Amino acid sequence: MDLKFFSKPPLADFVREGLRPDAGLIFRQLFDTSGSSTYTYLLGDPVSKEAVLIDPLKEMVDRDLAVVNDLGLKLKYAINTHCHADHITGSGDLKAKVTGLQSVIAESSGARADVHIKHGDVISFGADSNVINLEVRATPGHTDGCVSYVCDNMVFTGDALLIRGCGRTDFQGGSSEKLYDSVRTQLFELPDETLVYPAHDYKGRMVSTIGEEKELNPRLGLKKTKEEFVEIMSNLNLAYPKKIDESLPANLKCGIDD
Ligand SMILES: N[C@@H](CCC(=O)N[C@@H](CSS)C(=O)NCC(=O)O)C(=O)O
Repeated sequence: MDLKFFSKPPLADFVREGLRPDAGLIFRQLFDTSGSSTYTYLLGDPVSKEAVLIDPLKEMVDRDLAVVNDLGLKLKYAINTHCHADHITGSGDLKAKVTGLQSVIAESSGARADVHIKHGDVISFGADSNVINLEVRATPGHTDGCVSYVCDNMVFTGDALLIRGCGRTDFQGGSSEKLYDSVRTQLFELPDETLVYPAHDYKGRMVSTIGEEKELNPRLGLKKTKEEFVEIMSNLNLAYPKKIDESLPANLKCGIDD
């Protein structure tokens, strides 16, 4: 059996050895089956019950809040990896429904939010005895305002790095050259066993690792040069996302139609 891609169990609640041996992290991966194939991630601290959602969708806010309530969690942040073009963010509706919740997005996205983050910032939540940190890494290329969030042995890559793929670069200030550099310098520098949680998967896959993507990603794995990547991306010929015209303006305003 080839064990090179074996890593710690990715799902369920797990205790991170050495960091918080008596606590851990509540983790849920939620999938939008209504068309966008988007993953929303719920991360929570079992001690204080503070929690965050990464990339919530407007249509799925009630689903997300049901999970949050079932688990007795209190949402602190609705965090976006970027200004999405294929669906409307749930940040605005969550703010309306959850007192004190703050929306988060990169300053470079140009979108409205309560908290604007940039490369090197750290978003923290949880109890003093169990602080959970999300380190912000700028990963532009799919859009200029894309960031990824590193949390222990996981990275939430948005549309920068997908499983065996990557985000398209043909609109919203996209740049194949920038995306190649982002993935190579910000994501492929993480340990090989780091779990990759993307914002989408269109083939039913849920998680990958940095080591797998370095070896097996057909667009920008280590075997591909930047020139080859740029050529691949310029020949994708993808149709525009069906909801782009409503999503982009709404997401610039935190998903609120005012
Ligand atoms: N069919 C979908 C849009 C599919 C799409 O373009 N996905 C984007 C991410 S959302 S902007 C993408 O980057 N895809 C890369 C790829 O290789 O598929 C719709 O109509 O919404």
